[in-house]
Amino acid sequence: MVHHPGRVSIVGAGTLGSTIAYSLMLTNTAKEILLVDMSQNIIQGQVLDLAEVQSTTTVRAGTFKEAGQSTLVIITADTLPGDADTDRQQWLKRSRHLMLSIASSMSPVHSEIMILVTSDPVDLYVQSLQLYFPHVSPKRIFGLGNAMATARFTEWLKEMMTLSSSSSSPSPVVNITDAYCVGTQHSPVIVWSNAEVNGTPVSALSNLIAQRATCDKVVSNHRRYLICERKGRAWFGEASVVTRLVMAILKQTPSSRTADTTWVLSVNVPRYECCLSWPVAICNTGIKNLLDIPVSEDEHEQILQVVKSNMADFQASSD
Ligand SMILES: NC(=O)c1ccc[n+]([C@@H]2O[C@H](COP(=O)([O-])OP(=O)(O)OC[C@H]3O[C@@H](n4cnc5c(N)ncnc54)[C@H](O)[C@@H]3O)[C@@H](O)[C@H]2O)c1
Repeated sequence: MVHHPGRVSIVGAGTLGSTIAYSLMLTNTAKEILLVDMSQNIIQGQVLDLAEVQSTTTVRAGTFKEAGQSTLVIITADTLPGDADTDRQQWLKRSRHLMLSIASSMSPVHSEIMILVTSDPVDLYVQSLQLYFPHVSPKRIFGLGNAMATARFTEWLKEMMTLSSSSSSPSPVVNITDAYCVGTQHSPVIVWSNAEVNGTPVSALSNLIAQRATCDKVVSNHRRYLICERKGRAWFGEASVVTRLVMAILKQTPSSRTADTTWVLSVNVPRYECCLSWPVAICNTGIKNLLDIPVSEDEHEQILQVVKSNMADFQASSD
């Protein structure tokens, strides 16, 4: 089967998809970018616009079949705006149907493809695609998940530690390790028990623990709601995280080891037999391995709630 190294296809050339394409072009990350969408008008407009970006990456309209022969497919397709369902089950069914129709249109895909999903409901999409393509390793099919929530958690810890240091001292060095936000975007579970600041467990820093409620708000989708209230959708933050992730995956050699190898992505977590956001090490073939992080009893209970809800969503989408 034909396979095109260096080709990144973006299925869904709307706001998020085109912003990712723009950002990938500025960083010359891919050899070629194919835009695939149901709307020919959108594709043609986006291709004409993006072709003006100075980059070594070429951009053109592509077909679903061509996408199936890429190194990496990024799925940002969504149902049309304004087509909101009042019933959640109806929305889940419609979403699963959308993903399976995209999978079927791309088929046959080669076994070394990587698929990154950014559309919601991300865990349901990842699980559906993994089942649809049994010949592709589940380590090659993953979703953006809580990468942004984790970045917000880390930034918040840094900010809090900087604020609590003496104002007369120069900016202190704050080294955050193992700070993760697992679960789902809508129900993030902050793993406090694992995080460390300059080698000290966060759970031992009372000034941080006292601010947990504030942290929950910062990490949650609160900011996205604020943006959406004002301009409909949020895309710059997500597009920049996707670009960083794609750069980290495509530019890695088997032996390279950078600080950007650990991500919190939507993956199948065997421990919970379910897809959810979990810390993983990435490599140039997708997920290298899942991190075996310890969680407290309370965090475990919260994760079980997420698992229960994700399993119910999966069931409801196929009923
Ligand atoms: N993971 C995140 O953090 C994050 C952030 C922002 C947006 N999103 C999600 O990304 C998705 C896209 O957001 P957007 O703002 O770009 O939406 P958008 O409406 O601007 O774009 C969606 C595009 O998908 C296309 N599309 C619909 N069905 C298709 C199909 N079957 N095949 C190919 N293309 C199809 C539409 O024509 C449209 O161009 C949404 O689900 C949104 O919730 C996720």
